[in-house]
Amino acid sequence: MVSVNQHRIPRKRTYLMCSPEHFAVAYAINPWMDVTTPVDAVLAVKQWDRLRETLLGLGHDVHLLTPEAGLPDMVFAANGAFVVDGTVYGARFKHEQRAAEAAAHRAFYEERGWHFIAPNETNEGEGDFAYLPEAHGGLVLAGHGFRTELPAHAEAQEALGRPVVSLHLVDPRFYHLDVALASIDDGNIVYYPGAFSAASQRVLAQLFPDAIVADDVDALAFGLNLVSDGANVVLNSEASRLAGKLKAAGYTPVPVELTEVRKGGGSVKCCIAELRN
Ligand SMILES: CN(C)C(=N)NCCC[C@H](N)C(=O)O
Repeated sequence: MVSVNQHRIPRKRTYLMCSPEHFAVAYAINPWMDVTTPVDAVLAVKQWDRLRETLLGLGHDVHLLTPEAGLPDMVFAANGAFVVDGTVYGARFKHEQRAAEAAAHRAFYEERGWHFIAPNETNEGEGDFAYLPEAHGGLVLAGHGFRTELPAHAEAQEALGRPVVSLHLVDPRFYHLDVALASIDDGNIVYYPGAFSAASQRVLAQLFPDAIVADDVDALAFGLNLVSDGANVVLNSEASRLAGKLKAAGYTPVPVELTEVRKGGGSVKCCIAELRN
């Protein structure tokens, strides 16, 4: 049980983001996307800027990936790779519309001398992988069911040298792991059980007995698509009940508005990749 007055300690992070300069809902590859819904392009950039400033204000470093015309989902920088302790496991997107984003991410890492491992298997980076350095000696949680394919979990384990726990996503609204589960510090998570198969729910309950459990309302408001530095939790402002639960557990919720990129089926976490050196 988490004590109410627990003092949480933030750890400085390095993030990667990509401006929504070319963001649009130009196709529909997840249940949240509707090409007839208008997007306010100016507001999208303003909200994304505020998110970037929020991270900087919390003392983190933010690197920028150059957005490319014709790749409207590039703002979802979390999907381009998965980085653990200096090794980058590259993405291979499921949908043709996003396939070219992988090369932009690869170039970013290779130009800066990161150890980049090209994937053979379909996987969408941090969209379906989460890393908890202090859980069970360093654990990767990995989703499959909609985007990342199961063989990618074994490939990631070989690439990164960390045990990978496969979790089966069963609800198409939670098509990536990072809409259903997030690390809130180096050893604990918050998640929405209903997004997972019954067996995966049991696995999560066994591995994380102190996890914070979110309800369907907060999960559907993209509340779990959050970024935490171990103390400050940046999350979608619509997930107010989850914010209350996090506060009660000693974290500081930092709500942000991301109404425009949400129309593409993503929120805070999708816009932010963590560069773990
Ligand atoms: C929170 N999620 C699911 C993400 N990690 N990424 C958002 C990707 C959105 C994009 N339109 C797509 O459908 O791929």
